[in-house]
Amino acid sequence: MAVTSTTSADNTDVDRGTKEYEVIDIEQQAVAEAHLRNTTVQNITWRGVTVTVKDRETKLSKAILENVEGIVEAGEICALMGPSGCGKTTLLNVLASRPTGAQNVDAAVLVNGSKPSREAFRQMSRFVEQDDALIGSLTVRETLHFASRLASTSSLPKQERTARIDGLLDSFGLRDQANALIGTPIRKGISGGQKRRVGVASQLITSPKILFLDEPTSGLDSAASWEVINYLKGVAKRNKLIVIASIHQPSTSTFSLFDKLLLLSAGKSHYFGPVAGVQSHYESLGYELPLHVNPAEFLLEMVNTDFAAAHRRRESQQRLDQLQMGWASSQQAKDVSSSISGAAAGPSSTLTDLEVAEKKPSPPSLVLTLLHRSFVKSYRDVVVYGIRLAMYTGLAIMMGTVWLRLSSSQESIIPLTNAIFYGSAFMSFMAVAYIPAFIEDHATFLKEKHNGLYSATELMLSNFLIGLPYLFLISLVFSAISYWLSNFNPTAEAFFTWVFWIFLDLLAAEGLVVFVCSLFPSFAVVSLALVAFANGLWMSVDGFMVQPGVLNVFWRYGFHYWDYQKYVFENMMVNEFSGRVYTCAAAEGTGTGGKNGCWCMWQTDLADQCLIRGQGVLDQYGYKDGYMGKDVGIMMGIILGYRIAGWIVLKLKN
Ligand SMILES: Nc1ncnc2c1ncn2[C@@H]1O[C@H](COP(=O)(O)OP(=O)(O)OP(=O)(O)O)[C@@H](O)[C@H]1O
Repeated sequence: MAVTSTTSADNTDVDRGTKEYEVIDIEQQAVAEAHLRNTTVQNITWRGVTVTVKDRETKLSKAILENVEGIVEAGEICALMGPSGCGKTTLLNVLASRPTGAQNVDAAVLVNGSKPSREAFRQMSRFVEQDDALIGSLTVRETLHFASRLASTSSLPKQERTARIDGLLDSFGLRDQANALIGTPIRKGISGGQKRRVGVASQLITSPKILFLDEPTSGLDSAASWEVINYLKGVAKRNKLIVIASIHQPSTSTFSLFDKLLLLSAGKSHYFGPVAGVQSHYESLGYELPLHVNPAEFLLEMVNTDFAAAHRRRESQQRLDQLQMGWASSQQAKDVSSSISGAAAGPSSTLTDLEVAEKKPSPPSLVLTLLHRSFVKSYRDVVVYGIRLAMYTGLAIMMGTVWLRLSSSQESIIPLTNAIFYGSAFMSFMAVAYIPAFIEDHATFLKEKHNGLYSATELMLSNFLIGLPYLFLISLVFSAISYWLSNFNPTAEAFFTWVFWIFLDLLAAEGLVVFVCSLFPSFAVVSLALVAFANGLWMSVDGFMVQPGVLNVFWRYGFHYWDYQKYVFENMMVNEFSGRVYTCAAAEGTGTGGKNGCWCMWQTDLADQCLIRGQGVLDQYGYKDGYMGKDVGIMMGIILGYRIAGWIVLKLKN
C-alpha cells in the first residue's frame, strides 16, 4: 500500500503556516530514485588540509587554510560556514579535487578510508557551482534530459531515463515547471530558487554519491533558500548521499536542516560536528547564544574580526585565537580526529570496489547530444543565430540599395570592387555578434568538463557542425538579396560561387571568435575588442586597401598570406571580373578620347572595341582565374587552424 509523506517547514523565522511542500508517494519515489541510491561510499574524510598562496601584496607565502579536518558520513549534509574570505571555496575545491590556483596544497582526502583515483572520484562526485551555468533557452525537463544523456550511456532505455527525470522533478518540487524555460536575459524563466534546484537536480541525474555545492543559496531569500536545502536534504537522506555545501548566513530554519557544521575563520577550524552541538560547545567556552538570535548569525559574528573597530582589532584577534584554541583543545575535536582515524583504519574498500557511476557515453554519442542541445538552443535563442540572420538581412538590403543596379559600364567597376570588399569584410566583422552565445556555451562547457562529462574535442566538433547549416543559410539569404540588387555577374554559377565564398568567410570569422573567446571567456569586452581589432587588421592587409604588389614585405609575408579575407576578396573579385567585359565611356570633346571615340579607364586588348576585359581590372591586383581549388584548400586550412588553436587553448586552460 502506498504511504504518503508530508514535509512542512520548521518556521522559526519564516512563517510558512501549514503549507505542505511535497506530498509524494514514497513507494513510487523509491523506484524513481533507485539510480541515486548510494550503497558504496560510506564516508569522506579530510585531514591536514593546508593551502598556501603567494600574498598578492607582500609576495610572501601565506596559509589560507591550516590543518583543517572533518568527516561526513553517507546520508549527512554538512555546511561549511565562516566569514567572507575564510577559505570556504578553497576547501570545497580541495575536497572536490578541483584546481585552487594555490602555490601548495597539502591534504589527505579519503573515501571509505582510501584515496580514490582521480577518475573514480570524478565519477562518484559532482560539483554544483555558485553561478550554475544553465542554458537559458532549454526547459527544465530538457536540462535534465541533456544532463542525463551526457552522463549515462545512450543504451539507457528511454522509459528509464524519463522515469529518472520525473523522479528528480518530483523530488525537487519542479513538476509544475517541467516545461518552463530556464530563462534568458530577454525571456523570463523560472525563479532563482527554482534555477538552483534545477542546477542540483541536473547534477544528481548523473548519479553521484558525493555532492559539493558552492553557496547554493546565495542571492535567494530565506524561503527559497530553505526550499533548496530542504529538497536537497530529503534526497540525500533517502539515498544516503553525502552533501557538503558552503553557505553564507543561513536563516535559523535553513541552518537547522544541516546535520553537520564546519565553522572556519581565517583558514582555521573553529568547530566541526553536529549542528545541534555547536551551541553547547560555545557555551562551554563561555559564550551563550542569546535568546531569539539566529545561531548562524551569532556564530559568524563571533568568528569575524573584519568589522572590529581599529582600536579593538587586537582585542578581537585575541578573542578569535582563544576561540580557536578552545576548539583545538576540546574533547569534540579529539573525537573528530579519532573518527577520521577510525574511518582510515576500518575495512577500506579499495576504489575499484566502489560502484563507479554508469558506463559513459561514447564520444560520437556525446557529439550528437551536444549537437541536439545546440540545435534546440539555436532556434530558441535569437542571440545565437536569429539576431545575426536579421543583421545580415539588413546589411544585404542596405548594400543592395546603395550599390543599386550597377551597369556593366566602366564607372561601375570601382563601386563593384568596393562592394566586394565591403560585403566580405563586414560579413566577417559582424561575427562579433556570436560572442555572447559562445561565452554562454563556454561557461556550460567548463562546468561539464570539470564534472568529467566531455572534453574540448566534443565541444569544438559540435560547435563547428551546428554552425554549418546556419552560416550557410545566412550566406544564402545575404547573397540572394544583395547580389541581384547590385547586379553582380548574372550567372547561376557566379552567384553560387559568391555564396560559397561568403560561407567560407563566415566559417573563418566564427572560428576566430571561438578562438578569441576561448582565450578570454570571462571578459566579453576584451573578446569583442580583440575580434574587432583582428578584423580591422585583416581588412587592411587583404589586398584591397593596399594592393598585394605594393604592400610592404612585413605585412605581406607576416600577415597577408594567412588573412582569410585575402582569399575571399581575391576569389570574389575573380568571380566578378574574370569572365566579364565592361563598356568604356564615350569620349567627350576634350582631346582625351580613345581611338574609336571612347575613353577606357583600363586599357586591355579590347580597347579598340571600346570595351574593357575584366582581367584588366584583376591584373592591377595580380589576380588570375584558375586558383580557386588551391585557395579553397588554404581557406579550409585557416578555418581548421582557428578551431585547432581554440581546441588547444581549451585543453591547456583549466
Ligand atoms: N590562488 C590564490 N592566490 C592568492 N590568494 C588566494 C587564492 N585563492 C584564494 N585566495 C585568498 O584566500 C582567501 C580565501 O578565499 P576563498 O575564496 O576560499 O574564501 P571564501 O570563504 O570562499 O570567501 P567568500 O565567502 O567571500 O566567497 C581569500 O582571502 C582569497 O583572496
